[in-house]
Amino acid sequence: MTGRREVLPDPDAVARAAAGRLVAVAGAKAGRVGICLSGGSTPKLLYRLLAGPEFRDRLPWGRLHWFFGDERVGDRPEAGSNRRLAEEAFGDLVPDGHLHPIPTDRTPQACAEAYASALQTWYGADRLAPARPLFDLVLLGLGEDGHTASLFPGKPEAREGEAWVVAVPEAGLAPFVPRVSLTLPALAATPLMLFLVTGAGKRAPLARIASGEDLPAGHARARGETLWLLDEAAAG
Ligand SMILES: O=C1O[C@H](COP(=O)(O)O)[C@@H](O)[C@H](O)[C@H]1O
Repeated sequence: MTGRREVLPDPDAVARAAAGRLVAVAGAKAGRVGICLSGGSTPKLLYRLLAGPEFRDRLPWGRLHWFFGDERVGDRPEAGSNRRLAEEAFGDLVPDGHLHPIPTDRTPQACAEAYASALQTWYGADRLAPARPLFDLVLLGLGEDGHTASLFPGKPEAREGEAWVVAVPEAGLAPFVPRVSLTLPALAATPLMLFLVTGAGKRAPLARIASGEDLPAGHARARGETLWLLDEAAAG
């Protein structure tokens, strides 16, 4: 595992620590701020906290732009949608045009290409300059199998070194839902990467990463700071 670990008492404290870092990132920069969101269940608490009375007014919503690290593709609402998770939590705090969802209405490959093109328009170039980040903050989660975003162990997408976005035709998890994911180089293009990891189910993948096993989440690192926010249940 690269980066620093911070162990906090519970999921609420993890969400609160992440919210504090997000407020600091947004406050330290003039102009637009790009934040790449994770999916799954762990970030729900954070999103609710950001939109709630404690943090809502501390964020410059008019300057924030929200991107996504991964998404499930196709017309399967029961499969979960990272876009919907953010929309439901943030509601109309997000101005029109500031939520940048991964397209889900085409083949996975076409969705990946469309999102790569949207990111390149946002960035203003189709190559990442080492000194210029793509995002100001990247949030990530850890799957129980060691995946992060939709980069799964043993799959070629986790080794992609050039493209910013990839189609993930076989997610490696049941039920099978094709996905689109940012790659490790795109996720790395940030001064701050925050992993949010809570619950006892994450102990095993954390231990496997710590022992040096080749798992995608263990290879995700920012060009700047990588911080793993763990609750006590996950840290063990
Ligand atoms: O499948 C996914 O899971 C990981 C971890 O999810 P969690 O529910 O265990 O928090 C998440 O980071 C990723 O975005 C999501 O697609």
